[in-house]
Amino acid sequence: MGYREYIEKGPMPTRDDMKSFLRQKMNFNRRYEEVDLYQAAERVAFEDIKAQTVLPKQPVSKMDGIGVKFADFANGMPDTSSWIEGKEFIFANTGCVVPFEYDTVILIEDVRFEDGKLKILQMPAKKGQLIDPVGSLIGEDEVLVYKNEKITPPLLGLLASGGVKKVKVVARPKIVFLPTGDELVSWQNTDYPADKNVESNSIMLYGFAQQYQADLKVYPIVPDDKQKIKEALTKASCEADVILINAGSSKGTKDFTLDLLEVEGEVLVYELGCRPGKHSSFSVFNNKPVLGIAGPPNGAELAMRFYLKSIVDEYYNQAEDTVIKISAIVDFDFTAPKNADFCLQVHLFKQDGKYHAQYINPKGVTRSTLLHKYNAFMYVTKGHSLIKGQEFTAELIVDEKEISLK
Ligand SMILES: Nc1nc2c(c(=O)[nH]1)N[C@H]1C(S)=C(S)[C@@H](COP(=O)(O)OP(=O)(O)OC[C@H]3O[C@@H](n4cnc5c(N)ncnc54)[C@H](O)[C@@H]3O)O[C@H]1N2
Ligand code: MOO
Repeated sequence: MGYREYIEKGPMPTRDDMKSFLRQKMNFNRRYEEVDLYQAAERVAFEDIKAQTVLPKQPVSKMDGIGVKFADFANGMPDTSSWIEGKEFIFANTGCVVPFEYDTVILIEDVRFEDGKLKILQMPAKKGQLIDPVGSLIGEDEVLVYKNEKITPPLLGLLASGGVKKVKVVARPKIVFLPTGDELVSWQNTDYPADKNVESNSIMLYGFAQQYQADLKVYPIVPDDKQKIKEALTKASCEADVILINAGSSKGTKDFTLDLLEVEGEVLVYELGCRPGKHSSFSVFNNKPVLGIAGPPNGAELAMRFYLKSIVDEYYNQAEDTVIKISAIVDFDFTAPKNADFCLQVHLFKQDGKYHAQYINPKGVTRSTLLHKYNAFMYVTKGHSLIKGQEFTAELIVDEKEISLK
């Protein structure tokens, strides 16, 4: 008989508690790779990156004008009618070198040439005016990008100016995904029996891994067999920074994942106190973090959005992304269960200048309807009720500009 008595075990963290718990438990051995600047955009610096040169190497002009010698103005405005270009003055252009003997620049707007003779309208206020001295734009050994900083497009330009050609960036984390379940067939199969289910979470994960800058390896579907699951986990633990094990996490007759991890590793979180995605777990196997995610695609999606994202953010030493929160009028009644928070998937729309939210029950609509409708979450703590007409905070998963009229 496949009956398994359900026993509640361990802490059942809320969504935020799970996110911070995961961050605390990560102990990554981060690698680096050396890439050229074309490959460095949006990567995270592995170490401080210092300038290879000072800038400017010679003084340059801040503006278009003429370069002069400040000493010539010691007794007030000199008679410049006989001044010759290349002797008493030169033309200076923005960002271009001003030879050392010309120590000051006067704006071209403050200069006239009358019958070919130079006339200066405005005395230079001080020596060195409008000149960027040596090393004033990039100092000697100046840090251009700090360790753990994301390399943005402007920083790429700065690195190039500073003579940096290659940079050490944090190597992408390696995620190994273990789909489990006798009933599954790969989504790449074209012909399969009607009693099989399509393994689709791996390709969803592939999309998230791309967004999160992680490398993904998908293992062949593992049958519901403890020995086979153990073998797959052992192999994964040799090559992955993070292992994701999918399904087999609930109370079904073939849900072996946690039983096995309990014996062969250590299960720190068996399930969450938050739905959907309640059947997310966290274990350690051969010193590697194992995030267990629910089989049904909606629970799997939420686990990838929240918990995998936290793990990868921790790997890259990055803070959590800012979530845009807006207040919306709820157009439904809802009470969260007593034993778990509920992360409602809602459809936000605008009406009469206000935001409204409709609840989309993931178990009551097709997945396509859910994915095309839901554009925000409303996180309702256990036992808490939302009453139609009240305002409540929504966390957007799209740009605010994408929220349309009903
Ligand atoms: N008696 C109870 N039953 C269930 C509970 C519960 O609390 N009591 N929780 C439900 C919830 S919520 C979830 S979520 C699921 C968790 O299920 P598992 O993670 O154990 O997943 P399986 O039972 O193995 O499979 C469920 C479903 O998902 C499909 N699946 C699995 N892997 C994939 C994949 N890689 N790609 C696409 N689809 C996948 C699988 O074929 C099944 O259809 O338990 C509920 N039940
Ligand atoms: O864990 Mo299930 O994902 O609550 O839907």
